[in-house]
Amino acid sequence: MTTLDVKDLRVRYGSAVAVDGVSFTATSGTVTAIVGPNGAGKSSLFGAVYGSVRGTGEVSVDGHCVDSMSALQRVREGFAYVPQGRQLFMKMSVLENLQVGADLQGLKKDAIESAFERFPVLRERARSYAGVLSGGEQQMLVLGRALLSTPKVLLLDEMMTGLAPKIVAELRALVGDLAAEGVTVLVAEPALATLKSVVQRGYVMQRGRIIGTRSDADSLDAAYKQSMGLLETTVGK
Ligand SMILES: Nc1ncnc2c1ncn2[C@@H]1O[C@H](COP(=O)(O)OP(=O)(O)OP(=O)(O)O)[C@@H](O)[C@H]1O
Repeated sequence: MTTLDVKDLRVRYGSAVAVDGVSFTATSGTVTAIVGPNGAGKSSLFGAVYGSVRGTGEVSVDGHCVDSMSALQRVREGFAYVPQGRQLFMKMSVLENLQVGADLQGLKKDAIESAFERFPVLRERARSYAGVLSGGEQQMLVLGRALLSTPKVLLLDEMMTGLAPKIVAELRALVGDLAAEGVTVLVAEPALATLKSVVQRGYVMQRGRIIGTRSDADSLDAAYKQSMGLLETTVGK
């Protein structure tokens, strides 16, 4: 059982406040969603949890504080991050992208085999440039790379954007499977639609703050729609 605790997290860019005192908890075996419109602060929040964006506050896993750790150290503590926008080396092959990921994480080359087993298409395309893969294959490569270290806490930032429905369905099933395997999965999405069936609980984020907490996907979806002015009920904590 893994518990991620985030307390009073704040991120500023100069005088602009992107994350304004966010606290939440996520546990293993569940998919926790952070939903909110563009600019709500979801990516900044995930970056600060992962350690790639500077923030203040407290991030801990099973009571073990990681605040003083770099992103690389947090990876070794069991964090993995799939950032928005598929940050791949487009002029390197699939295999090279995985090798760079394995090297950075201090993993042996045979860790790459696990990515090929999870995503057989990556083995077929091992020698292709990442830049010539389809959007879905690229996202599988990003995910395969993130999963090389068998993370305890997995942060997925808008991973469904722009993908074909068939790929969305495959990745949604994978997200559910990872949670069932015991991973603490966090997803950030502008709306819940594509992931709703695998999300167990979540938070509505707006202008850097959590404005609603729900413990099931339907009421989270309703709270999000209400916060966007799409429904008429009241959002409460
Ligand atoms: N590097 C940066 N420098 C300055 N401001 C930034 C930077 N990154 C994000 N911001 C601002 O911080 C706020 C939150 O952005 P963030 O990307 O975290 O939100 P988001 O909910 O992930 O939105 P999106 O879905 O558009 O990525 C926005 O106002 C954004 O313009």
